[in-house]
Amino acid sequence: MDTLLKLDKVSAAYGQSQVLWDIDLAIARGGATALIGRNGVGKTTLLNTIMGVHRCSGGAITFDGEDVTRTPAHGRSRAGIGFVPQGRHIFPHLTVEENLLSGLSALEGRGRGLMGQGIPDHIFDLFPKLAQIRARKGGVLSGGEQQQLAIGRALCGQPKLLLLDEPTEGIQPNVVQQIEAALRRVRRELGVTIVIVEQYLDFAWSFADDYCVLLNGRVERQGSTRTDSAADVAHLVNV
Ligand SMILES: Nc1ncnc2c1ncn2[C@@H]1O[C@H](COP(=O)(O)OP(=O)(O)OP(=O)(O)O)[C@@H](O)[C@H]1O
Repeated sequence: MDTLLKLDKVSAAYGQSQVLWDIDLAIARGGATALIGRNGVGKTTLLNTIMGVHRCSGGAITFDGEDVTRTPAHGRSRAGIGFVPQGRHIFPHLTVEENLLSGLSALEGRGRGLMGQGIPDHIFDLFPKLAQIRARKGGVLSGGEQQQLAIGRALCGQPKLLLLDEPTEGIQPNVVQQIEAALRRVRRELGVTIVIVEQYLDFAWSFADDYCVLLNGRVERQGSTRTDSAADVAHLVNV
């Protein structure tokens, strides 16, 4: 397997309270992996730890052949990890276009002139709505529009790996379908590897190749969605 991201015995804590134990995970280049599990099992903490916004208290993280365990978040972003955090973290007072431009900062130091090229055309091709509302302030957008903007902003940094924390949360079903279709294109056309925290098992199973179930801060089960049945893990997620 051509491994893009590897976690070896990663642990994480909030102060004295440990929430992740010995997480081993290998993500194949070009693949899509769903992180699933009930509320509070550590999914968001794991994504934050991979991104470097939360420091791991033990273990090692290797990305694209480099040890990034001690690399701060902005360094990981420049190395090619894109992040769509829970709650989206859109800049409310900046326009859609300015929010997208802020995503170009991940390109700093990654090749002359990359940042100067502005917002890549494929962002508006993937999310045509963003082109229509490009002058609107981030704070007045609907949840679905904000989610598309957060994904578009992360893609402006031309990531090799995209981390998405519950992109379907609180979004109406027709917009969920649009986001799912766009993410399929991101994989197929841009070759971006995806790790997605997803509460809907159906979505996780139809979208991802692999799954990893967390339970109480540990990997309870992992495997392929192509060979294992969603019914076998349903008791480990919220119903
Ligand atoms: N900033 C924090 N300080 C202290 N404890 C925290 C903090 N953030 C999360 N926790 C705790 O860490 C554990 C894991 O939380 P986390 O948000 O990673 O889980 P999750 O699986 O993403 O949950 P959800 O599905 O509800 O988002 C929980 O017990 C939570 O209460």
